[in-house]
Amino acid sequence: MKKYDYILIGSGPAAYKLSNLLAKTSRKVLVVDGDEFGGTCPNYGCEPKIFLEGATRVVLQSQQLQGRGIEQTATIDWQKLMATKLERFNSWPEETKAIIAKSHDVESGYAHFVDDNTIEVNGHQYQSNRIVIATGQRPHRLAIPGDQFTHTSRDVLSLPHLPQHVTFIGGGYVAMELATVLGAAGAAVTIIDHSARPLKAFPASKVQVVKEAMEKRGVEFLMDTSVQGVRQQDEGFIVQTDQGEIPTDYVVDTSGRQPNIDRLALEAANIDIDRGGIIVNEHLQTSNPNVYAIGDVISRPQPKLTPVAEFEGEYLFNYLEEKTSLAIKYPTIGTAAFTFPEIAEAGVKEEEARENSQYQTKNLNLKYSSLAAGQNDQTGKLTLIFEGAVLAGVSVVGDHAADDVNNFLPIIGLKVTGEEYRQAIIAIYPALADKVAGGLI
Ligand SMILES: Cc1cc2nc3c(=O)[nH]c(=O)nc-3n(C[C@H](O)[C@H](O)[C@H](O)COP(=O)(O)OP(=O)(O)OC[C@H]3O[C@@H](n4cnc5c(N)ncnc54)[C@H](O)[C@@H]3O)c2cc1C
Ligand SMILES: NC(=O)c1ccc[n+]([C@@H]2O[C@H](COP(=O)([O-])OP(=O)(O)OC[C@H]3O[C@@H](n4cnc5c(N)ncnc54)[C@H](O)[C@@H]3O)[C@@H](O)[C@H]2O)c1
Repeated sequence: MKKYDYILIGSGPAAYKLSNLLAKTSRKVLVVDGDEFGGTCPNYGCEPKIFLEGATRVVLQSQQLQGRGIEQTATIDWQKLMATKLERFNSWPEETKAIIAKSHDVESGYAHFVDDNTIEVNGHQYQSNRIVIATGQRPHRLAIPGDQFTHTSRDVLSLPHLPQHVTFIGGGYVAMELATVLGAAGAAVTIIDHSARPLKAFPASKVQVVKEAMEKRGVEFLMDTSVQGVRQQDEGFIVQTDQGEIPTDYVVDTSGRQPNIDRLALEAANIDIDRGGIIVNEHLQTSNPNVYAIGDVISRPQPKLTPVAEFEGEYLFNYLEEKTSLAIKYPTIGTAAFTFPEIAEAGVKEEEARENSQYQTKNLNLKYSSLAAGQNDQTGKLTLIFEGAVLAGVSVVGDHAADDVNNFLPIIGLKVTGEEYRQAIIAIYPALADKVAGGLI
């Protein structure tokens, strides 16, 4: 049986980061993936999503400026857009695998545990005292009658033809972003959610701004609505809900994501789990001392995002290579939904600040800036949450909310006061970063 210093199960952002760092050492490493090397983010997640968002933004901005000097709005040719997407992304899994293979052994196939420190892939067994599970998450599939007719975000990101009408079941990040893309490309869109509002992770008042902007563009929201099933009819499908029937051409199950743990035979290695995924301690070690877990597959309160997965990969490298013995400590994490307008936040949340007198909140309207006025962005709202003189949280809705929040992150993360910031930095004017200094006055 082959023995390794490290075995990494998965090759997404978490494992890829760790494998890159291990490539600089003389460690003997095996990297295993059962699907496309590189994982969700570059192949069927963030990257193709943001690539499509590039064309989406041009369409929606041109619509927003119609009658204000822009007379012809842009339109999307979906098949051509998809062809350019394939041209960019098709070769990535093989290229990623080849990059990893320059430094490590690689194996294409699904891994499962045989005992405490042994895994099996394609009938071959491998042993290590440092096995790292980085198997990520996959779309949750609702068990409803007609679930065989539903699709996933992965299907949408490679959709060959644009359907006339698309229905999303679930109104979280994935649905809201993909609905923005498909809507801009010309599809009619309905979003159904069994709760009262979409994008529950973000502040209600700012989500309302995004929802209203999408409704104005024709997106239909059915909130507090339960889906009972999907049935096929002559042309297309019927989504059956407790509020009535919705005829549609394409149904996407966006009801959430679930950890990829079922193929791993975790019981053979005594690895504990809960509803959120694999349970780890403050060193990302599982209940089995030979096994660690990083990335989306672990059960933790932090959001499941690419930079968080990479941060854990880097932490684990430093811990196992004895560069630190400290517990993992997560820094300030920024998060955004790439809708139009976008919504983004970091640090202390608006709801928490409202309930806690140690925080002071400042609200600013961004639509008066020439930058927003020139783009006819009427939606911009910025909320800053201070703890004394220090910025503790930020949330933004507006066409550039993700960049806006990124501009505030160093101030929150490094605990810089407004006065210190103004003494140290003169930002480029009148660009996005200028809002930072303005907000801190
Ligand atoms: C549509 C969409 C859009 C997103 N947009 C963003 C965004 O804008 N910004 C952001 O930060 N995050 C975004 N995310 C989340 C981001 O993709 C994940 O947080 C990130 O990919 C997690 O990395 P990971 O390495 O933990 O897991 P993954 O990237 O999921 O990789 C896990 C890998 O493990 C493999 N695997 C699973 N089981 C086994 C097994 N038994 N044996 C071998 N291999 C196995 C899988 O095939 C996969 O390749 C998005 C996700 C989706 C779905
Ligand atoms: N821009 C980004 O950073 C980005 C983009 C996409 C995904 N992600 C990551 O992926 C994670 C998962 O996103 P997601 O959108 O798949 O899940 P989510 O948890 O954000 O949203 C799922 C939605 O489905 C609804 N739902 C669940 N069951 C339902 C049912 N039976 N009927 C109707 N509605 C139902 C929920 O109420 C919720 O609103 C995010 O939390 C995030 O970590 C990040």
